[in-house]
Amino acid sequence: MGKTLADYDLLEFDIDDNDIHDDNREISEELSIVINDDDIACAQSLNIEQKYAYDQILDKVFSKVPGLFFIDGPGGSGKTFLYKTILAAVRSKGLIALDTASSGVAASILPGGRTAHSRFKIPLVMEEHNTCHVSKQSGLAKLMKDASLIVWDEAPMVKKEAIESLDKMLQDINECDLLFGGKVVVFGGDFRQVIPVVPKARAFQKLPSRPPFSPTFVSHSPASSSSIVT
Ligand SMILES: Nc1ncnc2c1ncn2[C@@H]1O[C@H](COP(=O)(O)OP(=O)(O)OP(=O)(O)O)[C@@H](O)[C@H]1O
Repeated sequence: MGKTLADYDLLEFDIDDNDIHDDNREISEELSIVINDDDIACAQSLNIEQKYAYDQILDKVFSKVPGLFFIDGPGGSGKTFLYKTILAAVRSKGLIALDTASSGVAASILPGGRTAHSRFKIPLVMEEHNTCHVSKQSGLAKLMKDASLIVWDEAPMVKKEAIESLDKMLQDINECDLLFGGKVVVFGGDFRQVIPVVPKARAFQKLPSRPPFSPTFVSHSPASSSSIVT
């Protein structure tokens, strides 16, 4: 029979970084992300559609106006290139830009990237009305409050409840009932690359589980949100 954890002389602390009330740790980690000069320079080589998205998003960020965007484009159309350029522009002004993706692989190619589930403490098993595990007094909540931009790549890969839980959490910690607590949030991805997979579901049950069918997207105010196709 194999050994168990109790057989090893491990420390008995159960550390959850959401419990550490050190406001500065999460924020200083984000502010220490190295900004690549090449990513800043990429602003000069954006194509027309990328430049349009870049200008629209940065306008909202720098004027501190709420904004919700979806960057849609087929594989290889330059979505990641655009995110990197936007993130570098925001971070170069000393602002916090949280960079996430649905999969670890996509997160690992973005500077300072984390999976959305890890960054926002989204429950792995999502059910309706689930919320992110972020305490309002935590350092992580402070980081979310201070963030000027949130990017979530490969958003079509997750169930709509995951995105709704981020919306609820941001509204709660920002004490603001605007979508995503009034933050500038950029979702991106390619629905053409993602086949909705819902175990044992019939065809008509699959699509409604995807983000575009979430009331969060369907009921948005046109004045505060946009969709951009690259
Ligand atoms: N404006 C641009 N100028 C120069 N190179 C670009 C530009 N836009 C994209 N590229 C290059 O095109 C390639 C594909 O771009 P990118 O990886 O951003 O696509 P993507 O839409 O994220 O693809 P996927 O959905 O498969 O992840 C990359 O090598 C990227 O550097």
